[in-house]
Amino acid sequence: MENFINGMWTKPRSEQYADVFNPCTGEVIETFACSNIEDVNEALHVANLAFKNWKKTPVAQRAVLQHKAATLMRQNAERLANSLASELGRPLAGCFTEISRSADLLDFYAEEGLRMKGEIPLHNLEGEKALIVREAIGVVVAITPFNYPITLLVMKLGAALMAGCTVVAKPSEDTPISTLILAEIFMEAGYPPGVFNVLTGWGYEIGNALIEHPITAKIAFTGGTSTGKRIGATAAMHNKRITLELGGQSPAIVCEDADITTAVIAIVRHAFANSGQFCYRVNRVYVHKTKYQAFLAQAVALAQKLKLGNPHSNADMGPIVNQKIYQNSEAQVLDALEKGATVLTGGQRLRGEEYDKGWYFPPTIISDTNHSMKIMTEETFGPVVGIMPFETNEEAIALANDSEYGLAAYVFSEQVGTGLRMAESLEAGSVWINNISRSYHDVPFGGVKQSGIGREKGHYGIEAYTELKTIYLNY
Ligand SMILES: NC(=O)c1ccc[n+]([C@@H]2O[C@H](COP(=O)([O-])OP(=O)(O)OC[C@H]3O[C@@H](n4cnc5c(N)ncnc54)[C@H](O)[C@@H]3O)[C@@H](O)[C@H]2O)c1
Repeated sequence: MENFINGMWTKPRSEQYADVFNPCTGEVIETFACSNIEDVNEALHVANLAFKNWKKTPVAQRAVLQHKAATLMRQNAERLANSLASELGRPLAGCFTEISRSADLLDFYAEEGLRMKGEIPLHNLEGEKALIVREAIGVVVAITPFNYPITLLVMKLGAALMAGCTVVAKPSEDTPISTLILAEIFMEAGYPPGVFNVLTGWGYEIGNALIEHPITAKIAFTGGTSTGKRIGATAAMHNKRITLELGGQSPAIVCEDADITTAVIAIVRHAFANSGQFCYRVNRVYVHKTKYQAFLAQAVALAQKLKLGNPHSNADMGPIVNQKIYQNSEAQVLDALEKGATVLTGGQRLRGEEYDKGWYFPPTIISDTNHSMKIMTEETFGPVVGIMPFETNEEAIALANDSEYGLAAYVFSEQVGTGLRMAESLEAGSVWINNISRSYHDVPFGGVKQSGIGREKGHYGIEAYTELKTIYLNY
């Protein structure tokens, strides 16, 4: 597929394309354009030109277009979900969920954008007022990872467009197809050309050009912490605004008074969703010593019921997207085994006719863990969970916070006060108590420590694409 620039399919200057693979079969299913610096320049100029009018388009008109795009997404759900399933390998039902939730998020931002306000402070000075107005910041570069390509783009796109910004999106090399289809859908919704552009290519080749370009006003990035830190450093050198949604290593604490069944169901479902390729998934679990054995037994039994297979079968989990991501899970299991851990279920790549062509890694639960092991300290991005017992709540908090990451944390306790006190002590952008739901559209999402800078979603998500201006008015 070609780039989508200025409302048109556009050949890359290099005239080079790279393959997109189906992770279940290893087959080439599409190609993406390998853009170069000239393509970056063109896309940013086009977006900048479109910005001049888009920022003046009444916000109500922007909302109408955004609702239309959401409706068209739902109407095209089958096409989008199938393309997601083929490039990502996730079971189809989960792909439909991603599309419908992303459409809902567009609708949410369309409504929330209508409520954005400035301020007029009450100075009570005769003939003088200070007006605090919000202005769109300009052209936004949205760089997204492979694992939820539509949702993670819409988190940026829906907010930026409602704020009056225009967007150049750079999707992952693994899953660019669904993003290109989305651009076509937005065009059909009636967006002016140049408002939403998609440029594909290798991050390391065009990343710096996108970030450093004088036209780029903001970089909204979701991806790995090491990539994000490099982007953050380059952005800082050029004084660009940034939002960074980075890696996670999220802990769950199961207290002495927790309902074990509730905790097991929530944790197992969450830890293995999207084959563990999920930024705020549960990566490690601390269980009170009195509940430890019961928790292990129930968690293993539930994990073993999960079926692996291709997206069109009745599977709960698909393969891991590529060899590099797969190797991380394998290496972390080996590291834990070398340091004395026990694999209770899973732990090895699945083999057999159905599995040989994909990187299928089964749900893996590891006990006898400690913090010398990578599984307890480094992001896995695969279906592997480390579990260890604790004696006091203070110890559990200290273990949970013993991480460079701070994206999410989970607490299970029948005492609301205990759960709340723990939530206040946990170093994380979001804490769930007694359940693990998806993150809601109307509340902020983001990380602390090495998990990121800034917040997406809610009205905070839209404000992040605006700048405040103060106008002193004498009359
Ligand atoms: N915090 C969150 O909300 C969140 C959500 C999903 C995924 N993630 C993180 O994403 C990671 C997995 O995704 P991935 O493997 O696709 O991440 P990645 O960092 O490898 O790639 C993400 C994007 O960055 C681009 N990129 C790579 N090098 C670049 C450079 N030098 N300049 C600019 N762009 C560059 C890639 O092409 C891709 O589009 C995990 O670490 C996960 O935790 C975070």
